[in-house]
Amino acid sequence: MHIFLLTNPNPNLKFPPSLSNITNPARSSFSSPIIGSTGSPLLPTARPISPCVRALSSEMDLLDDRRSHTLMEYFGKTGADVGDDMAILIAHLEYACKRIAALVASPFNLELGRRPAHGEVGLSSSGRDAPKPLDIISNDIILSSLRSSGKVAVMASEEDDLPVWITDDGPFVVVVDPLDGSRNIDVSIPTGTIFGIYNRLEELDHLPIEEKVQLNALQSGNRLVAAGYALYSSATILCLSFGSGTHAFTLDRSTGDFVLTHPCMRIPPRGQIYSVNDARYFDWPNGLRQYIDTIRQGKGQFPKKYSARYICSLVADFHRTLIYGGIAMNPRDHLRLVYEANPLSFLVEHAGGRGSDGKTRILSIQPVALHQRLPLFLGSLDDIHELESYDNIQQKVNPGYEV
Ligand SMILES: O=P(O)(O)OC[C@H]1O[C@](O)(COP(=O)(O)O)[C@@H](O)[C@@H]1O
Repeated sequence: MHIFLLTNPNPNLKFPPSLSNITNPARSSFSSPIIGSTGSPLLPTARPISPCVRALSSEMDLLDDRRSHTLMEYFGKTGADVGDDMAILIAHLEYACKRIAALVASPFNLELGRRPAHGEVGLSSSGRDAPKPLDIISNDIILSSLRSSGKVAVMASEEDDLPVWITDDGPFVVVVDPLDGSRNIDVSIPTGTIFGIYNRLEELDHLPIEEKVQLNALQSGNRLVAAGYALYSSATILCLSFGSGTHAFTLDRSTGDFVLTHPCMRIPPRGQIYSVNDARYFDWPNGLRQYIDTIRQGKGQFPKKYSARYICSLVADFHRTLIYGGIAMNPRDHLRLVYEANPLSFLVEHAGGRGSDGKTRILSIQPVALHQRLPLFLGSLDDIHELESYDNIQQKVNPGYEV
């Protein structure tokens, strides 16, 4: 078994950065000897920017010079004032996502995407799915980045039964699904990393570690201070919100920088796309069937026939929904409140949309178990409100499906 690209490609370079070189921590990791580390001659500094940018003021003033801006530049000057601790944490997460992006795209890691022939199958005692080697390696990459950030007290991962206590004085708690959609990895369908960031609950510092890790990780989505996802697709996208707008950055593979490409994203109030695994139609409750039948025929509140798109990779389905509008849904108890539903709801709400379990706003649900699963509906405000008006949309029949 070959495992390539798990280590820093250039061992002389220290990653991720300390605050002193945070201006552009990742540039040199991807610099090529031909292009050099200060930028690519193939890429002019003046790039086209979205027309919406011109309408943005204050926070987006940094775009006025029509230069592309990296994530770290965005944290500086006129960009998001997230504080040094958060900037350092994001720099480490950014680096972890780049490592995972390289890992999932590597021709030498194909067998890591397969389930072990004699390994764990089905669900673990905590209700987690059996992981693939790539899930475990991605988890290790994230953990090692969070450890070296020095900024994280607790990491709770979809891949671990229990949260990990990292450092006593880390100001943050990170919840993460390291590699969502890994069931698709054999066939090169997009995958993603989802994360949410909370403040450490200092009032719990006196408790034994076993108690405070759980309680810190079980904070309600209302308390998120930041969230994000990385999409590993034809482009690698890092989408972030710190509570004022949702912004997406695209990886420039020639320099290793995430460049701000989608500032202040706004999900359209209506889309014309629904995204669901509709092979489950006959296990759906009546309300959900009626809703889908209605919008397919163009007989809903929005008098257009909706189209279906379903990649079966949550980050990819969510990313499309954020940009085009509509609804991405999984109506059965399958996706996790802590690692998936809360961070994505935070991102969609800060883009003007809504995250719902079909009845209740996701961010207001108090988690009671780390690996708690629930129905999830994410998308355009008007579409979600229309869907919620159908009483019975949560799929309670959940036999578990083979594929
Ligand atoms: O089987 P379903 O109900 O279509 O669920 C598919 C969903 O499950 C996921 O694959 C996540 O589940 P896993 O963590 O088991 O991969 C999502 O990416 C996808 O949206």
